[in-house]
Amino acid sequence: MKIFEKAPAKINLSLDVLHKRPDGYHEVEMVMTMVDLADRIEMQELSRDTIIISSQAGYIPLDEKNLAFQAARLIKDRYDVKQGVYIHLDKKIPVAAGLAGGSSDAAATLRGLNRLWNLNIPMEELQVLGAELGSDVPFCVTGGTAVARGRGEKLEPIVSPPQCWVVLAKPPINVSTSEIYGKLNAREIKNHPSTENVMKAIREKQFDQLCGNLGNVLEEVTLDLYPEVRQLKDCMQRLGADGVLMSGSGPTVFGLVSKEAKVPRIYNGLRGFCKDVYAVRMLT
Ligand SMILES: C[C@@](CO)(OP(=O)(O)O)[C@H](O)COP(=O)(O)OP(=O)(O)OC[C@H]1O[C@@H](n2ccc(N)nc2=O)[C@H](O)[C@@H]1O
Ligand SMILES: Nc1ncnc2c1ncn2[C@@H]1O[C@H](COP(=O)(O)OP(=O)(O)O)[C@@H](O)[C@H]1O
Repeated sequence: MKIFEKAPAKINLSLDVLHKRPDGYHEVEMVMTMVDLADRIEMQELSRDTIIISSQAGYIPLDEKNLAFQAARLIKDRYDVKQGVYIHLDKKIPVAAGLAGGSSDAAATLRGLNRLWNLNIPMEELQVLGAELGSDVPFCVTGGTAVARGRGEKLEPIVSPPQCWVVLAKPPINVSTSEIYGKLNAREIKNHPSTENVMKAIREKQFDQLCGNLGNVLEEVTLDLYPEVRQLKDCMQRLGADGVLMSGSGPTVFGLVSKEAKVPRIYNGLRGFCKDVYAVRMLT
């Protein structure tokens, strides 16, 4: 049997860091949602007890370093599954972009193998498993819109943001999440975003309020290290996006746009600046 799962990209509408924890992770408070840019994961049963990964993308690991491989191995070990699986990753989400592409692939693999092997694992249990693979994986298991706390695994689902266009642009640089968190001094953060205001704007479907309250404390680090990310933000603002923010640890910058008529100008303007530009809808 062969099945398919969609693995959408996430954006952080707000990202606050409260403090650094004794285990080395950072205590976060983030409002996260999914956008309509997705990898497509194909999973096919194998009678042989093995996990095989392939992808059209030449720039991701295809061995045990791949997060989909790790998800499959985890589920096989934990539920004592003797069958194997062939997993093909049709990558559309740019890699190491702050869009959780690898995490979403891992989450989609957990959901898919749960179906393929009739394991009937409840979603909450899949989220707990996902947390072993990465901080963003539990959110990606269920998707939607949520406030994530802890190191990202404590989730409070909330209603969807007001519908709008999301223009994403990734400059041609690779950013390491652990390096960015490592360079953040949690005691000296200058501007904490208000998670409460972002939640209120979403609850009341106030698009302008949402745009006015976007905030990400990791920008302080990434924008200093990579001036091209700041230039990209300025460029998106100049082109008329209603709200502009870096997603996660970067380097992708997203712009929220309410009027469809404004999207082509922003998209075309950014294409002059970098190759990886996408105009997508917020997933509701
Ligand atoms: C910044 C965020 C925002 O959504 O996303 P990305 O930019 O990666 O997409 C996440 O917090 C990233 O989540 P994820 O990429 O799953 O992180 P993990 O694999 O768990 O951790 C990678 C490294 O980041 C640091 N880390 C991660 C999460 C956290 N709450 N505190 C941390 O300090 C740790 O140094 C860890 O070794
Ligand atoms: N299935 C996968 N897709 C993308 N990257 C993967 C995957 N599995 C492992 N990786 C590795 O994970 C790292 C982070 O990738 P990704 O999840 O795309 O970024 P981010 O955490 O910034 O959103 C990359 O270094 C990449 O090599």
